[in-house]
Amino acid sequence: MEEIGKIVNVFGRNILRIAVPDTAFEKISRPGTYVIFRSSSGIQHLALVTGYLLVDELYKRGRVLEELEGYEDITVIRNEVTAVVVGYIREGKIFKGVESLPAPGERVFLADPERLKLLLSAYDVDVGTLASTSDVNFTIDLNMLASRHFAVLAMTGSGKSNTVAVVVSRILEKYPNPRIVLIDTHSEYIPLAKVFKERVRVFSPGGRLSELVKLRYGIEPIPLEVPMWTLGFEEIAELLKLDSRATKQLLYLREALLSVRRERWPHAAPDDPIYFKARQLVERIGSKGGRDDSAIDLKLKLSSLLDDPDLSFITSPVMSEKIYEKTSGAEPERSGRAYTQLYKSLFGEGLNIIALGGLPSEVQVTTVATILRALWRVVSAHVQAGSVLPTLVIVEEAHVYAPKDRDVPSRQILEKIAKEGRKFGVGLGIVSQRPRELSQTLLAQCGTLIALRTTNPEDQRHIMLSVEDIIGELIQGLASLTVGQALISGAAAPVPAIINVHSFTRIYSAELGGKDVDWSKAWAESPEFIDISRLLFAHRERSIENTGPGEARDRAAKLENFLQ
Ligand SMILES: Nc1ncnc2c1ncn2[C@@H]1O[C@H](COP(=O)(O)OP(=O)(O)OP(=O)(O)O)[C@@H](O)[C@H]1O
Repeated sequence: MEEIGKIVNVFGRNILRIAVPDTAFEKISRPGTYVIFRSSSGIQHLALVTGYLLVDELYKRGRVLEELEGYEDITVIRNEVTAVVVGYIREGKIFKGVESLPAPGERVFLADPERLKLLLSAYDVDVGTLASTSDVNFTIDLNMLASRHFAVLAMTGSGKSNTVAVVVSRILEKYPNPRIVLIDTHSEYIPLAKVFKERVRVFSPGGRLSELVKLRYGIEPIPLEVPMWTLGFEEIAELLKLDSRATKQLLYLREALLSVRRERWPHAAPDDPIYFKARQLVERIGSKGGRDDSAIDLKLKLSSLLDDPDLSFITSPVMSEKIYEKTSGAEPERSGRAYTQLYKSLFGEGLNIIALGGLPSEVQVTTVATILRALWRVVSAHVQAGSVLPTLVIVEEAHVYAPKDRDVPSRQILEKIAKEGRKFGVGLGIVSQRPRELSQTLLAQCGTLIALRTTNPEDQRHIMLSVEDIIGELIQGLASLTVGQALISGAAAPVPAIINVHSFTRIYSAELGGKDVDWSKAWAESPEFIDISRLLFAHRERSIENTGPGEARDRAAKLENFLQ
């Protein structure tokens, strides 16, 4: 191993200042360099270089040090680096923490690539290569990644989606039966279906949004249906944009909801998924005497939801209607069986992409809350029955679904998964470009952090909330990372590291949806207008009955085939 300097100070138990002669400086100047030294008890420790102190004054001090006994071999000392001890090596394996105190005066060596490969390249998911040594692959532990949750945070355009696509692809490559649900807010992960074929299912609301997916990616999505009767009270209120000040309207809504649900099952609570038709809910508003402006306003709001063809996957779903009709038995079991049949299709083996691009954010929030609540019901039922259904949920644009200062229904279920998911076998991955707007509860529950380039100090401060103490020092360095470079630390990482995340495009020869527009190329070629007329209007299909043998019927057949 190559010697690069000596420890001159130890702060606390794990922060080192290392004096480095000029000749060795360039060897440790790359971000994320590891050095090795022996601690006071002789155990080898690994430290990550976190900062450089290059001041003229040090040159003078270096000359003084030269004259001291034990430092003769350091000729000219100009540079100091700070390093954080990240782990110790025992029987060829790396363990996190400090086994015994580092001692000033100890010699420090550059960690050689062969040794790093043995320590860092043998875990489950190969996400990238060390930024300091490109021939060392950095791998992470799947169990820790999924069970302790993870966050991918960074400013826009810095490589979050690429990172998620690489992690998911590596899992699909390595494991025959993973179960991943990806909330794809901008419908940008759909190209994964081209790479992994039938192991990936893309779900998207029918009509215009499905058309767009087909047009853009050449992939026919499976119709997504989230019937209104499967929504809880708060989800419907969110859909109607009723905030907590609209007390009267909330009251009328709750009353109407209970009334339509209790018509089928007298013990129903407002959140119980007991079947009703959305139309019945409108009719029932104000039926108990409320005929004032609030009731009229609420009726109007609900009616306009029913009139919006883009929302027919909630207000007039075709297939779920059929499923309910075909389900026999008394309530509440009948609704329960229909509910399970409908939602379990979203949680099948492989990757399930819920493509929500193009929907307004309150609809996305409602849809995600309902789907995740269904997932929670399914997995907790498995646990109660003594089994588990390990499922990893990844949520893109997590600040939309779990904002810091707004109580939306998806935030409640996401926080529940973050807090209790480990016991139920539900792992959570959150992805966000606005860490400062994200629920702190959620952030604090993420055991693994993958942080890419982030320049906003407020975002950096929030990212600090989810990291181990030892890498706090590195957070400021996030501004100097390049696109695709990430700081990775926490439960799933063998040690904190700065890595170059693999490029999804390079490995799989496929482009993700959110890639940057190549302006110079586009403006050099003069792209043509495409015919957008059929995308301007949402399809007017309302239900299977009044569309005849048209598109609704095809759609129903498609979903039915899939469900069988
Ligand atoms: N590791 C990487 N290697 C090479 N190119 C990369 C890497 N990561 C990202 N890129 C490129 O950088 C661009 C932005 O990446 P990406 O879409 O993943 O960023 P993002 O942070 O998800 O952005 P947004 O917040 O806008 O969704 C893309 O064109 C992508 O191909």
